[in-house]
Amino acid sequence: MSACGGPKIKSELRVFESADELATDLAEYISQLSENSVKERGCFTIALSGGSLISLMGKLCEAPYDKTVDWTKWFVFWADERAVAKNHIDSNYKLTKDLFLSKVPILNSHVFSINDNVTVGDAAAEYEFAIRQLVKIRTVGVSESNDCPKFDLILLGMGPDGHVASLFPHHPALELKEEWVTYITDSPKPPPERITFTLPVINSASNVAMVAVGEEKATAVHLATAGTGENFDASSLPARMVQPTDGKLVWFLDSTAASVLDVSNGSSG
Ligand SMILES: O=C(O)[C@H](O)[C@@H](O)[C@H](O)[C@H](O)COP(=O)(O)O
Repeated sequence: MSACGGPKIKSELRVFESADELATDLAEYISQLSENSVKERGCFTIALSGGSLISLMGKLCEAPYDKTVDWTKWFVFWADERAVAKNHIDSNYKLTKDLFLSKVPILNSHVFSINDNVTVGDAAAEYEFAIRQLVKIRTVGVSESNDCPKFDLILLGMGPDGHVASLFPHHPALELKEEWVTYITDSPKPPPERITFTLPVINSASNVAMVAVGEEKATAVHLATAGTGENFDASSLPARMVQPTDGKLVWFLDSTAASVLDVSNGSSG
């Protein structure tokens, strides 16, 4: 319990002078997790978000990682995706393909994007079904505590309002307990229609990395990582609800995003 009563979230905070230094460490972090997962399970399952996160992963496409990562063992998913055509400028698939997938030899059959020819509700249902098939054959691990899929790594960005994936403040999607993938049609961040992992899936991951850069994230970072009063309404800040059940949470922050962190917040391992 933190001094002011609210639960203190166990997480590691990594603060970097610049986005470039953050990107260097993020690439090494992902490469290490990939190596460990491939050694232990023969594959590496990673779920991505959208936004600046994808460019911050860019160093993975460069030496030494382009030649040292066992890319054929990677299975790529999206923790959230916009319900637009996959060649649309707003598509997280397009963003990831342009900046990452087109630069590393991940097998197309190992990339699981949404069906962009159906309604957002059907896309969410189909996405969940595809993940269930992969859990059944153990390509995607399963959580011991709640039969949720256990991704090796879920990479999240965070909005200035503390949203993660497409889970926004006070949204009913934050309460879902059974669904693995849901959809929203009222995203405050355009475009309005999106699919998203639910919190049980995010919190079942072996590793979650939250990547936040820029002054506009500083308040949300502080609120998400600090202990707060008993009556703090966590649903006002979804990033605070990311508390892996038995996984590890690591924050990757540049100095501006970390600029209002309490000293006591330091990395708690
Ligand atoms: O599809 C989305 O919009 C994202 O998944 C969203 O959750 C994003 O990660 C945050 O909004 C942070 O975006 P920035 O890092 O670009 O601010």
